[in-house]
Amino acid sequence: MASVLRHSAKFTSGISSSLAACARNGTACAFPCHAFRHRNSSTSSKIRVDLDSSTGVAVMTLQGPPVNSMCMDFLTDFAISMEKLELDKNCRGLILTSAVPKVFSAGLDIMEMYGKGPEHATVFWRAVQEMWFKLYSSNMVTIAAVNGSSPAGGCLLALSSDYRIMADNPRYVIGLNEAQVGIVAPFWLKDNMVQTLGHRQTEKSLQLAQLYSAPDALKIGLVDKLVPEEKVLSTATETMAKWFSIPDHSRQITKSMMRKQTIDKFLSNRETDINNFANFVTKDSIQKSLGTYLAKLKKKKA
Ligand SMILES: CC/C=C\C/C=C\CCCC/C=C/C(=O)SCCNC(=O)CCNC(=O)[C@H](O)C(C)(C)COP(=O)(O)OP(=O)(O)OC[C@H]1O[C@@H](n2cnc3c(N)ncnc32)[C@H](O)[C@@H]1OP(=O)(O)O
Repeated sequence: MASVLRHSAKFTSGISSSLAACARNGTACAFPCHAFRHRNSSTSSKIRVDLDSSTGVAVMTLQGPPVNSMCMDFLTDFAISMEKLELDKNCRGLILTSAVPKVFSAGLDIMEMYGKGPEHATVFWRAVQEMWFKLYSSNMVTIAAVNGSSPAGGCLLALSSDYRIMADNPRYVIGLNEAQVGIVAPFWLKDNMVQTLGHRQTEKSLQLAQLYSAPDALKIGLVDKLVPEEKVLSTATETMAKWFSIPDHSRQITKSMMRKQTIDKFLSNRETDINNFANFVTKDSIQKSLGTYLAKLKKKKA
């Protein structure tokens, strides 16, 4: 990551220190509290993180135009940012959003899977796993502020968060469309979707590679709330306050209890999953599918 967390706050006041203490202790605090803010910022080429220590909320903004695709740099920045936030006692909650107009994330960078050998596939897949694992198992309250289309890996970010708010725009789509690309969602992502949508809906969604418009995503429960685009981030902040009203320790234990089975299964099968991916994605037939899909994406523009 290009730069490190910078501490920009220069002062401490009675109010701000008690708010920061409030953030650390996990006790409820009324906000928005704009009065005295402690902000830490970190920027890499693909991701910007702004932590407001006075509220305990970090905003991670995906800023990799044109479509926030998840290349190796993106995945590395994401993992480092998550590690830092997880260790920061001032941070209780994370909001994920995008600075790229109309796109939350286009998912995995297909170029990282196309025309590459098994060694690259192994490293890349470990990084993809790590992104999901870090978010899915986070101690923080995680809210996806989905302000644009969010196919495949973009949907992964949303699904592994605790709560999903999406811009109310029928042109924005979200879902796991891997099968359309000629690839297959891994078991841990499938399990994550089953927990959110139930078995039957997941089976239909995955087999049909369905991308849902924002209103349809709300109908099936793939997102929790739709709001006008300009309110996505403010609604995420308001929602965070509600989640912060629960003591951290009991919410965290509850979260880990709910997610334990999926995490344990993932951890026990992690290496096999990496080998499967490397074998699968380097097959000629899969490379052909990826090539055809990429050509279609490019042709769309012409
Ligand atoms: C047993 C198990 C073993 C193996 C499992 C195997 C694989 C598992 C992987 C599962 C997990 C996740 C997978 C993925 O995420 S795959 C990626 C799927 N993503 C998509 O299908 C989205 C494709 N993109 C779009 O639909 C649109 O780009 C989008 C996001 C709606 C935005 O539209 P728009 O604003 O019009 O932008 P453009 O389409 O014009 O795109 C601009 C530019 O970006 C290129 N691009 C788009 N998406 C990707 C991508 N995902 N990777 C790489 N490049 C992408 C696009 O081609 C354009 O490029 P150009 O050069 O023409 O400017």
